[in-house]
This record gives sequence, structure tokens and C-alpha cells, in this order.
Amino acid sequence: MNPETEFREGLDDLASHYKSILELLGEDPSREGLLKTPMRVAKAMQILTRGYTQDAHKVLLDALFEEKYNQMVIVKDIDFFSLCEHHMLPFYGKVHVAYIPNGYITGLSKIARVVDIFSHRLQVQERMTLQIKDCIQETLKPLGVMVVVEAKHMCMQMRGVEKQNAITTTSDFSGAFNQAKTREEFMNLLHSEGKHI
Ligand SMILES: Nc1nc2c(ncn2[C@@H]2O[C@H](COP(=O)(O)OP(=O)(O)OP(=O)(O)O)[C@@H](O)[C@H]2O)c(=O)[nH]1
Repeated sequence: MNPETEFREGLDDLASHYKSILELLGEDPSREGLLKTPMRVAKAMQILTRGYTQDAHKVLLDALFEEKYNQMVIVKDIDFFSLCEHHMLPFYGKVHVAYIPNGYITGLSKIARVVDIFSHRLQVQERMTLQIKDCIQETLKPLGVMVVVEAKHMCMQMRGVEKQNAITTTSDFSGAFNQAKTREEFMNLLHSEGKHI
């Protein structure tokens, strides 16, 4: 789906519900500034949940390359935005992925695409972390994979406890990353400054 041009079934219904929501919030959806808002919000929400219609496993399977390289591959600082399933408010931050190939590598952009697919759903950070890890493990069948997610949750910033700087870190791993030494290697590389780039 091209998010800018193609939208899923139910778009008009969604817009009509957002019109009712505006009324329930005390607004006048017929005032000029709000005339197009229900449809804009409907489109935005379809884009932010487009991951439900995308197959992350297929994305990786379509770009598998046989290679002898069997050291750690790290893709770090992958930006993401998601919506928490409790308040439907954004949580956002960075995903870091490491895997150790076992005969097959995947296109680097595909790792970021997998992050996009799982983050464009209603989520909790923990489940998103696990889904990214499982998807890479199940498709590439590497010697191990580890995923670290660092995020700020707007439901903790804009409302509720109102903590602006709290950062939540989650991680999940498999295979070789069960060994503390392997996790340590990843974490050390994660925190290296990348000044040489
Ligand atoms: N573990 C986890 N919790 C999350 C995530 N996103 C939001 N939450 C939390 O979900 C919880 C929902 O708790 P409830 O008590 O049902 O909701 P609430 O009354 O709005 O809670 P407050 O945010 O404390 O005002 C809150 O503590 C949120 O901080 C997430 O990705 N992972």
C-alpha cells in the first residue's frame, strides 16, 4: 500500500466516527477549520496502523542472500513511531538490532522495514520488541538475534504521571545472545560513538 495514495476499506466510516468524536469533544465539525479534519484523521490513523496489512516475514524472505559472513551484523538507531494500545498515544524512539548470520543475510533496509511494520500497529513496547526478534529469528534462522528498544511514551508525558524524560528500554534475544559475552559485544558496539562515519 502506498500510504499517500491508497487507503483501506472503511475509510469513510472511520471519518464519520471521527466527526462524531469531534462533536463529543465539544467541537463544531462544520466550522471551516474542521471540515476536512475527520477524513484527515481517518487517513492518518490508517497510515499509523498500516502494519496490520503488511507481512514482515515476507519482507525478509524476499531479500535473503546466501553469504559466508558469520560475525555480528548490527543495525542501530532505527527511528520508529508507534501507538500504545492503552491510550492510542504515540511512543517513539530507536530500535537496535543485531544478528549473527547462519549462511544467510538480509537486505539492511529490510530490518528497518520490519521495525516499521510492527510499529505501525497498536502496541506495547515489550510485544513489539519480541515480534521483531521472532520475525528475524524465524525467517533468517540466524545463530542468534537481539533487539533493544529505547522509547518515550507520550501517555506518560502529556497526561497521567506527566514525566517528560522517562525512557523505557526493552530487549529480547535468542541463540548466541543467551551468552552474556555476546550481549556485551553488542552493547559495547551499540554505545560506540560512530565518529568514524
Ligand atoms: N508495559 C507497558 N505499559 C505501557 C505501554 N504503553 C503504555 N503503558 C502503560 O499502560 C498502563 C495502563 O494503565 P491503566 O491504569 O489501565 O491506565 P491509566 O489509568 O491511564 O494509567 P496512568 O497512565 O498511570 O494514568 C499505564 O501504566 C501506561 O504507562 C507499553 O508499551 N508497555
